[in-house]
Amino acid sequence: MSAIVAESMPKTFFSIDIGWWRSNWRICKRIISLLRPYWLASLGAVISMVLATIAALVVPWLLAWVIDVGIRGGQFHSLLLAAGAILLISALRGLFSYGQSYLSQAVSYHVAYDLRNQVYDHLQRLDFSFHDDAETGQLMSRLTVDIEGVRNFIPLGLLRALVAIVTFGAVAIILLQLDIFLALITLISVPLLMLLAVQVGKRLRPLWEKVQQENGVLGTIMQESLSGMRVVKSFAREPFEVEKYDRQNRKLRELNLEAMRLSAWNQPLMVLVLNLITVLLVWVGGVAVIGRQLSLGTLVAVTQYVLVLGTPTRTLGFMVTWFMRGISSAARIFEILDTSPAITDAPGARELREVHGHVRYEHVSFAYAGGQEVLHDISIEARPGEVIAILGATGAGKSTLLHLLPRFYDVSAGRITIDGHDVREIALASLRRSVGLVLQDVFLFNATLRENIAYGVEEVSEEQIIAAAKIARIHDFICRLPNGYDTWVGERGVTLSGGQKQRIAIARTLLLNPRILILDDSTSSVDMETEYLIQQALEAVMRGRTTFVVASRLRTIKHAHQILILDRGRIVERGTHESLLARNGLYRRLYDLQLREQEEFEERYRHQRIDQEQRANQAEAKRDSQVETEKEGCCQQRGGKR
Ligand SMILES: Nc1ncnc2c1ncn2[C@@H]1O[C@H](COP(=O)(O)OP(=O)(O)OP(=O)(O)O)[C@@H](O)[C@H]1O
Repeated sequence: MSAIVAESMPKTFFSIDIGWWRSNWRICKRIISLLRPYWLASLGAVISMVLATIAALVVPWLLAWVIDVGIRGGQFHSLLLAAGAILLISALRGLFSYGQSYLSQAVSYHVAYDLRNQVYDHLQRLDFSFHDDAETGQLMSRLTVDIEGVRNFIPLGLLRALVAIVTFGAVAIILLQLDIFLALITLISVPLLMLLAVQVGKRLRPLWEKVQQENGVLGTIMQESLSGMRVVKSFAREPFEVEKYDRQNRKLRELNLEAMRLSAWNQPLMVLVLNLITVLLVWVGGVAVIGRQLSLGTLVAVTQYVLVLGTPTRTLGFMVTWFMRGISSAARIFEILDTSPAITDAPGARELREVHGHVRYEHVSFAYAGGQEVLHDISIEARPGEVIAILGATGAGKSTLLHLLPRFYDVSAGRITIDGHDVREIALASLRRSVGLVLQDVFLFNATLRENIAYGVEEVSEEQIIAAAKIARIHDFICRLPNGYDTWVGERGVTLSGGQKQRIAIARTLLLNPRILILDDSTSSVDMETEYLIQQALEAVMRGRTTFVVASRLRTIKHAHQILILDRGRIVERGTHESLLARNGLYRRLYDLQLREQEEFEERYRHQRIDQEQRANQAEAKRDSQVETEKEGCCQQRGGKR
């Protein structure tokens, strides 16, 4: 006997854990409710299963009849009749078994399809705080392995449990009709089998939950090392990653083996119980037949019925495994579905139609879930079309401040308004359509450049895409590519440089045409030519829009209507470039440290460019005058000839 089963039995064999039953029953009911749209097919599967069971039960009855009436009575035609009936019933049984198997599998695939869509849809609606904590590998494992667990639960867990219940119920009724004493002996097996199933089930559920959890961890390790392959390779950490993966893989293998050992013992134990009952029956029944208290036909029928119980008993072991696996998978899936997004549309939320772009932060404070306050009493007023530049040390709260405007998170205190409406009273979709974002860490999808630029808008013409790309100064680059706008950018845009990705993101935002813009233009070390193009693109995108920009480019800062200096979550200085320089405070220090050099460098680059342009112009003028002289000479020669 398995060490695990043996150890557990004396302690918990007879314990009744109401909570465990309740929790399983609740999840089971919820999985069954997923069958509602497919009730007809589900009913078909159950009816087929009942008919297949009835067909299986008729055969022993026919055998008893043919022995007692046909063979003992010497009626040859009864033998033929019984043989024909057994053949017909076997064929029907095959047909019903096919129906049961096909319909239950079909329903399970429909349920898995629905569940996958439901979970994916829900994940899209869950807010940033959920995704901050969630691990991608775990989510992927719930969307794949766990959904497969629930799918298998239907034909292999639920239906098999029904087969077992129906078969045992029907056999019990028939046996009670045939012989009460033998029936009671047979039915001793029921509580024994149930106890075995419950005990193994109790140990299997937490084990499967652990398997699923560790599967998610394995997924996370894989996803992290594959998406961070550049970091892995640049630090030559391949052996470390291989070892980390192998360790987790081994842990998962051990857990799977433990679950399998437990399941594998379950089936032979159950069959053993049934075999012991059969031996007891043959012995007690045999004595009764010899003593002429029982007909031989009845004894054969009873033993045949016990054999009929063999199939559901054998599958009962696997059924418990699939049942518990399905329950633990469903628990993990329902956990996601039961997480309600904290940021949703308020009842009667308004649509933003004509947006002017007047944004106000009124005494805003904010703390991440369970964390300390990272923004304290922030007040900002941005009139339509103004540019607000935000500067501050790393970790000062610049990005957090900007993420509150499109409601990635809700403020802890105070409020943010757009044209006088609290952002919490605006319909989320319309709010996010009005606030465009260009982040420094640009995310591009594994699609063509055209699809990436048009990502935010539903119907857009080729001309509009090209116009946006031209303003974002990326059109010429795209035209030089062999496949132009049809170029595939690869996962997360790996085929493009940082500057190119940023300009694609600017084109994408331009196409969305939001009245309010958030730019995270923090640091991007690009060559001066790209810098020049990005600067032009940024100026184009900011024109006429209320813009909040985390800036590190002096030109952007100089042109801002207001500059806010953020220090540890507080605005410590505000004003224009000149007024802040004159104040000789934190801005002055930041300027001296980071921006002055940039200004001098830009100045040198500007002079260089002017020199280059002048030289190019002079060369062109010289070329033009030479051409003119040659033309004149040519004309004079022709005139002379004439
Ligand atoms: N999702 C999050 N959950 C919890 N804390 C966070 C989260 N994001 C940021 N923080 C914390 O909030 C504070 C402000 O972070 P934020 O990213 O806004 O700073 P920042 O000024 O934009 O920095 P940087 O210039 O480096 O991007 C930091 O202390 C940071 O650790």
